[in-house]
Amino acid sequence: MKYKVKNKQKISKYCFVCGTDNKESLHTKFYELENGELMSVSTPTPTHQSYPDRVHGGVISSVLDEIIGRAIMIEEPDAWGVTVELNIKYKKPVPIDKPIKCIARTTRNTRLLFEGTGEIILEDGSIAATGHAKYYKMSLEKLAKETGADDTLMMDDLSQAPEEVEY
Ligand SMILES: CCCCCCCCCCCCCC(=O)SCCNC(=O)CCNC(=O)[C@H](O)C(C)(C)COP(=O)(O)OP(=O)(O)OC[C@H]1O[C@@H](n2cnc3c(N)ncnc32)[C@H](O)[C@@H]1OP(=O)(O)O
Repeated sequence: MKYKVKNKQKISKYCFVCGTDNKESLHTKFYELENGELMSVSTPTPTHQSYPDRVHGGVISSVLDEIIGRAIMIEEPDAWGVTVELNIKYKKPVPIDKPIKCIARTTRNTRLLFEGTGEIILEDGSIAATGHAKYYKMSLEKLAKETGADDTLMMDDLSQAPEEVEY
């Protein structure tokens, strides 16, 4: 199916998943879709390899952690959280030389916690990994105080977003 991209999410300067100025980053972009789901596209390099030609399982879990944690921002743009649980199932190898496409959505949102699910989708449409994660809500003020984060935590993504995506 094809879905229109409604919004491009902000990105960070030094994040391992989306950081613009982290040379080991996956330079992931996040697109909010018309169907209420979030899509990400990550660009792996040989740094992210485990076995030859295969993306490391820890890298796959990082991508799923971040996209599931960001899906809440579609319905609640000011919701921030820290991961308290993450469960990943690895079903197929993810090749190192192609962009990693991932889809996620929020499945539960309470005053204290939110949780969601996500999948890594391969070029042929099959699912390479699935994730379920839970987050403890934390205000941006508290996060900034605890981690020293500044304006570089949230910056506009200046790259060109696609008008529509397919999966
Ligand atoms: C530009 C954009 C930038 C990027 C944005 C994307 C952001 C999103 C993407 C992010 C992606 C990457 C993100 C990352 O990489 S975040 C980095 C990895 N995660 C962490 O660092 C979190 C570490 N853990 C902690 O700091 C503490 O444990 C926290 C703060 C979470 C709570 O410790 P605290 O000592 O303060 O409180 P408490 O222990 O009394 O608990 C408080 C309440 O919470 C409930 N509770 C706790 N745990 C669970 C659980 N597992 N299931 C169910 N409930 C749970 C607990 O029952 C209690 O409830 P109640 O008894 O009060 O009712």
